[in-house]
Amino acid sequence: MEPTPALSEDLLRAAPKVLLHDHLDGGLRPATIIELAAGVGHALPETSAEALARWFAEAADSGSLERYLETFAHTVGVMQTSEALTRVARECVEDLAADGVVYAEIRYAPELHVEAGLDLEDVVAAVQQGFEEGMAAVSASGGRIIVRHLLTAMRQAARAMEIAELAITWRDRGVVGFDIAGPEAGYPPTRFIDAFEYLQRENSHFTIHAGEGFGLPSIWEAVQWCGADRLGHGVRIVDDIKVSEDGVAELGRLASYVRDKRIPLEMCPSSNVQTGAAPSLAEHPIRLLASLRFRVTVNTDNRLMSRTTLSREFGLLAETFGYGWSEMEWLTVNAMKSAFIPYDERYRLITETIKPWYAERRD
Ligand SMILES: O=c1[nH]cnc2c1ncn2[C@@H]1O[C@H](CO)[C@@H](O)[C@H]1O
Ligand SMILES: [Zn+2]
Repeated sequence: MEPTPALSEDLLRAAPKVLLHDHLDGGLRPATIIELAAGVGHALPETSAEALARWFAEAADSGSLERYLETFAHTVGVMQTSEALTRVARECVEDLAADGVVYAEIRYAPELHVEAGLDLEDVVAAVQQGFEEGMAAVSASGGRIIVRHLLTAMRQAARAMEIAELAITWRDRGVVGFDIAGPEAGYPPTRFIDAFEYLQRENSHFTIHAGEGFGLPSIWEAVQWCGADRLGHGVRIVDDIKVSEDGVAELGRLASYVRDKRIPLEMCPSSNVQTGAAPSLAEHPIRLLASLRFRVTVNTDNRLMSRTTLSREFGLLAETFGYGWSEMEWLTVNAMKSAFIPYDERYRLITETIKPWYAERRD
């Protein structure tokens, strides 16, 4: 299908957007990595910003989640001091605001940033400092963005309970939820059931990366054993949907449950193609899932590894599936409804920021 001409790059960037799934350590500016690496003597595979940007995108383009994750050694490696974390967090906020993101939940794993002596608290404090500086800089230049943290625990490690407690300690100081990430095959979410039960007892929120590097059993555990509020990716839920030749879709019990309960799917089109979770953009399950009215959202996952932005992801969907402003508005409102901030704040952003902008662009 032809791209909808109304969705120009400039307008896609200007459109208010909401980002629920973006890794702090997957979104550094290549030039910043080079400067930080020089400061701590970290050896990089390339020395110019452009070559390094290309290296990340190519190395991440492996078709395997495990190999994709290896590239993070070069971002996490330069994010080991408070100054580095604050700078990366501040630049993240500025980059997202420049792309028209009005609300973002940014995730990272505190346990990966303690190699040079910081403790878990220091890590969160440094990131919060960067977020505050970033939001202040954006508002000083006439823009607006709200950024909150999600604290991630790594599946291959065993610190989930500590990280869950950290999320609760910081719940009124910028942290709005919890996540688990890392290799999915071989590390089922039920390994951390104590952490999830603790968060539920604390009336907190969490999302779980599931249905990306592994299939339905992982999604089923995340939803039915762990009680995930949202699913990171969740693309493999299509394995529980049969589409007959005449186009009629039949949902299995898990797919029905996910749709009926309006469990948000944090889909990341470019990343899903790079890790092999989706065969191509054209065959990405987002199209089917959106047409079946699952609570689909669009995200970047790792802007550095995918050389992308949220406006670019929407542009790709417009090009590939002919999506226009009405689809983009639906996806954006879905994301805002699914955020972990309180209902009244979500409602205000929908009615005061998102809806009025899209109302001027009905197509
Ligand atoms: O798409 C993904 N699936 C699973 N794990 C991921 C993905 N992207 C990043 N990380 C992992 O999350 C950590 C904290 O941000 C990153 O260091 C990376 O190892
Ligand atoms: Zn992710």
